[in-house]
Amino acid sequence: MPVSSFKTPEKYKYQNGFSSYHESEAVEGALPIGANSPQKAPYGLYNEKLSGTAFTAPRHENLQTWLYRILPAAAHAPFESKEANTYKTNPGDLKLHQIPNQLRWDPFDLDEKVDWIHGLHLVAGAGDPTMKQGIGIFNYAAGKSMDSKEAFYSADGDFLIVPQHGSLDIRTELGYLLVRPNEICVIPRGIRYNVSLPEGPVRGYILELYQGHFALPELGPIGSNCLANARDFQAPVASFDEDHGGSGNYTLISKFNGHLFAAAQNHTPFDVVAWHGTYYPYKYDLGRFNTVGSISYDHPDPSIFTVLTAQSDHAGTAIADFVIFPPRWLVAEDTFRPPWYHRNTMSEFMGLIHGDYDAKTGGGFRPAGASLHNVMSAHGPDSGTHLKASTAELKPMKVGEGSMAFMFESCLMVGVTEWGLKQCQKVQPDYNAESWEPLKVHFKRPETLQNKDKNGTGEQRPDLGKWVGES
Ligand SMILES: O=C(O)Cc1cc(O)ccc1O
Ligand SMILES: [Fe+2]
Repeated sequence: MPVSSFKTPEKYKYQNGFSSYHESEAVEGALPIGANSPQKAPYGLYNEKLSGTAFTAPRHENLQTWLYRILPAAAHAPFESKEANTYKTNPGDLKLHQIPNQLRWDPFDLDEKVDWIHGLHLVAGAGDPTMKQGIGIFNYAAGKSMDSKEAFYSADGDFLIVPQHGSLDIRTELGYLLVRPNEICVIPRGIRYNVSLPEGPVRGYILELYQGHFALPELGPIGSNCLANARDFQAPVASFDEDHGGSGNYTLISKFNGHLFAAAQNHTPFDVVAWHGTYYPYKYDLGRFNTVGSISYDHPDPSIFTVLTAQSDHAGTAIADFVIFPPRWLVAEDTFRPPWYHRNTMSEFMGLIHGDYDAKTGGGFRPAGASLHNVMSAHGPDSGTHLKASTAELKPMKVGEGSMAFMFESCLMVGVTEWGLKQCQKVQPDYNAESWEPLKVHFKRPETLQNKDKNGTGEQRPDLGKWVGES
């Protein structure tokens, strides 16, 4: 059931559409007409441009938004370094463990003592935001709302936020987003926001994209609909405060090159009265994903479950794909239905929002936990899943009911941080021993088989006869 069919409080109003040109004014007439930066903007507002791509990016990639605000974003005191010895989240600066081991984490802990900014833990990453290259994979866990007079932004990249527990009330410069488990949101680089926690502690995952932006995947022969439909993405509407009277205690906090910097300002950062453009935060309810799959035989690639993709310069190869495994019907005939055993040139970081992941039935992959199968690290169903799936009667079957697993898949080799490998103390030492080492040998030479029983089921394997209409 889609999460957002439930009634939400009044302040959360949205406009629908992915990659749409949106506009919103909290006061009628605040958007200038027929000009972006008139000599005098309506009602004495300042014009301000926010660019998400180079000015000269081709039209189909160009992302920018015009803001009409009470004071420009530049009106603050100089930034000063904050918590420089402890806050380090640039993977390019950190000692990363580049190891071929398959890794799996027990559920990450909740942490009631910290706010959003301090609840971010870099688990793994690749590249460096100073070069605008790569990704950061975070776990977050927080129990305190940010101070209402603080606004945070990341200069490093776009945040794709995947809540696992608790709701995030995100007040952005462009308006409010309420984001709950089974929903996701994207906060693009530079957008200022405050996170409060209306229902207590929160936990989840973040992929920070240091290069480019997320887009909907191409649909190829699927056609013009399916997967995530553009109209189900929701952007906020303009909403502003009027505290610009010099109370002097607002703080702007920047994550810049993985470090924190703070600057004071004497007026609210949430003073955007109207905006229009293509560069904005948005949310999406994963329950609305229109899943497609095999209706004949064989297990297709998981790319059919891509919600959002950030392509590299090489078409079809993603810096990051966000892929989900929603509840769905499996009907494929004469098919080993779980994922095949495989080694992938891409790295695969997986998380679980709720329920069980149908490819791992051994109980070790749990909600709020994670796994990493790095470049060419072999993986696939655990031995129990293999046994069940290779002997199951292949009736139509619903899998993943009440469940939502996801994957951040990247063409980059991701290194694991000290926090991810050691400090968090969640890495499971027995992942291989529990999953694949127990796999049994079933191989039999043909001369030892009776009745040409090649697949060990007691039946003669039909080979391709039934597909070519063998009489
Ligand atoms: O490894 C995994 O569990 C993710 C995955 C799922 C799938 O259906 C096919 C390939 C793949 O990597
Ligand atoms: Fe995989």
